[in-house]
Amino acid sequence: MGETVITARGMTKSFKGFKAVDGMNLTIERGMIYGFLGPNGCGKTTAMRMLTGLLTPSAGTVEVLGMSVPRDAEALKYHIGYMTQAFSLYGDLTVMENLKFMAEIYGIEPSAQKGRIAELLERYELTELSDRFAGKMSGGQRQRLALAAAVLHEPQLLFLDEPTSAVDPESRRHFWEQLFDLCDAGTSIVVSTHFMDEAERCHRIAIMEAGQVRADGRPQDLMNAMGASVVELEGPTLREIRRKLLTVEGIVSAAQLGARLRVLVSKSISDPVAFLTGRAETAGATLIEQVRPNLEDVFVTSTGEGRQ
Ligand SMILES: Nc1ncnc2c1ncn2[C@@H]1O[C@H](COP(=O)(O)OP(=O)(O)OP(=O)(O)O)[C@@H](O)[C@H]1O
Repeated sequence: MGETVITARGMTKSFKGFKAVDGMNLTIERGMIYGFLGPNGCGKTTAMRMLTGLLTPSAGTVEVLGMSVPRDAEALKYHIGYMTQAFSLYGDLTVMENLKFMAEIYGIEPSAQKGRIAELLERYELTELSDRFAGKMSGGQRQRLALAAAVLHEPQLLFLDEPTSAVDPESRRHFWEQLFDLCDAGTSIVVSTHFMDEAERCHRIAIMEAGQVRADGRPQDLMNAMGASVVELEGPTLREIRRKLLTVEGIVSAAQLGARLRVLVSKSISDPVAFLTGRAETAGATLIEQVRPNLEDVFVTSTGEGRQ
């Protein structure tokens, strides 16, 4: 195993008795992009805030870059970057003014500031926009500025809370390429998301639900180890087939994707296609075939998202 940048044991946060994060265990190695995948309200932001030292856990221990958190939070802040979910820069300052302000906060030497800011403006395609008020920029431009601000002081570890919620698919793809460039240059990254495709890009992920980690590992390993087989059906009566199948023992979930019904069948059934073929519930199906699992299937099988 490589060097560890984050270790959390039993990390918990209660708000008036409600556990927003409930006994989370995490081991994150240097040089990887680690994703928190989960729906709104599952505790991703709360977990991230504890890892950055901004929020004190109600229970458990947290170590980040060898420092005990929140005790060493002040020292830690110079080694981490944090891009919050909401845009946290100043809308009535220009791009340049925002970056200069952040450089002051991080204590970057005045002699080094100009060069570093110019480098980031160039890297994140903001040079032409340096006099633009941050409040007047598009979602994608703001996101690039927020990333530039978060890495200004060259942090070893970068936290990104749902960084691509407000940007179009092309900006999202481009953003992920930039994350891999940062990772390649030695930055470890923790990113939260509720997008499956985004989670699939991570080296490792933790699937979260109701403040707990339901599964964690490499996306491909999680798919291989899934407790269900995936079968797709075609036919004119998919809505009816779905309704009926959801009452059958051994069916984990059934969800329509375009002209196909995607059915998760428990691994306890050895031949899922034979199991679904020729039975009353699937009458009318014109095609029944087994397909490869994806991360959404893993998510459904490891959380309570199955039979809805
Ligand atoms: N300061 C607080 N006081 C009370 N409850 C809180 C507080 N902060 C978060 N919560 C609750 O804790 C739960 C987890 O919230 P959190 O923001 O961590 O989830 P999330 O997974 O980041 O969701 P989202 O994607 O919507 O940001 C939610 O039910 C939320 O309402």
